[in-house]
Order: sequence, then structure tokens, then C-alpha cells
Amino acid sequence: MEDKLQDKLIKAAINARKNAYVPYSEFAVGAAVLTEEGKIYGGCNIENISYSMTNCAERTAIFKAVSNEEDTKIRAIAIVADTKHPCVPCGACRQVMIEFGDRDLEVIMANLAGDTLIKELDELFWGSVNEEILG
Ligand SMILES: O=c1ccn([C@H]2C[C@H](O)[C@@H](CO)O2)c(=O)[nH]1
Ligand SMILES: [Zn+2]
Repeated sequence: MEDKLQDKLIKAAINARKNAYVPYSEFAVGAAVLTEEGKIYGGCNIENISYSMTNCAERTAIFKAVSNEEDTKIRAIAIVADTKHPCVPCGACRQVMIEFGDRDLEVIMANLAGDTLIKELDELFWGSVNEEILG
């Protein structure tokens, strides 16, 4: 993906992060997805006193996209938090990503300091296991 679009996605994630509802963890996360149709949807994490009901920023953004468009397919997702290293998605979010994206979904992990780590979803799922098994 071109740098300009990547920056746009990261900015949308930073913007969505402002709406994070995080009274329990105080850890705000923002995400933004780019759909097949070229639209961008932002999302933030939304917590609950019953903590397991918390929705991560990534899933909020994906669900917004899916609930707004017919035939939604996601092409890329940016994730931003105020962390030392770029923020990586949890297993539940990876599972939802593969439901609505392909294995080459571009996952742009970032922090507020401007560090980025970009991987295809496939790498996040399988990583070195894939390398060991498939060579
Ligand atoms: O990639 C991540 C990691 C964590 N969180 C949220 C879940 C919870 O609200 C808080 C602490 O884990 O951050 C996300 O939204 N995305
Ligand atoms: Zn998650």
C-alpha cells in the first residue's frame, strides 16, 4: 500500500482512539480499517464492568465497516496505542480479521511515537510455524 494511504489509516486510528471507553484499564486503543470499496472506518476499545465483554478497537472498526456496507471485505487495518512498541492485535481480533479479510490483509501496527510494524495477517497467524512447516 502507498505510504500516503498508510498515513491516512494511522491518522484515522489515532482519531478514533480519542473515543476509547477505558475506565477499567485506562489503556486507549484506536483502529481504522480500509475496505475493498476504499472506505475507512475508525474504532476504539469499549470496556465493560464485566471485563470479558470488552470490545477491542480492531473489532469495533471491523464491525462498523461490516454493519455499514454490503459485501464488505477489509483490505488493511491500522492499530495505534501509546506503547513502547507498536500495538499488536489479540487472538480474538485476528480471528475476526480472517473472517472479513484475506490472508494478505495488511496489518499496520503503530504507536503514538510514530513507530510502525507492518505484517500480513497470515504472518501474525502462523509466523515461524509456517516457515518451519512450509519452508
Ligand atoms: O490490540 C489491542 C490490545 C488491547 N486492546 C484493549 C482491550 C482492553 O480494553 C485494553 C487492555 O487490554 O486494551 C485493544 O483494543 N486492542
Ligand atoms: Zn483484540
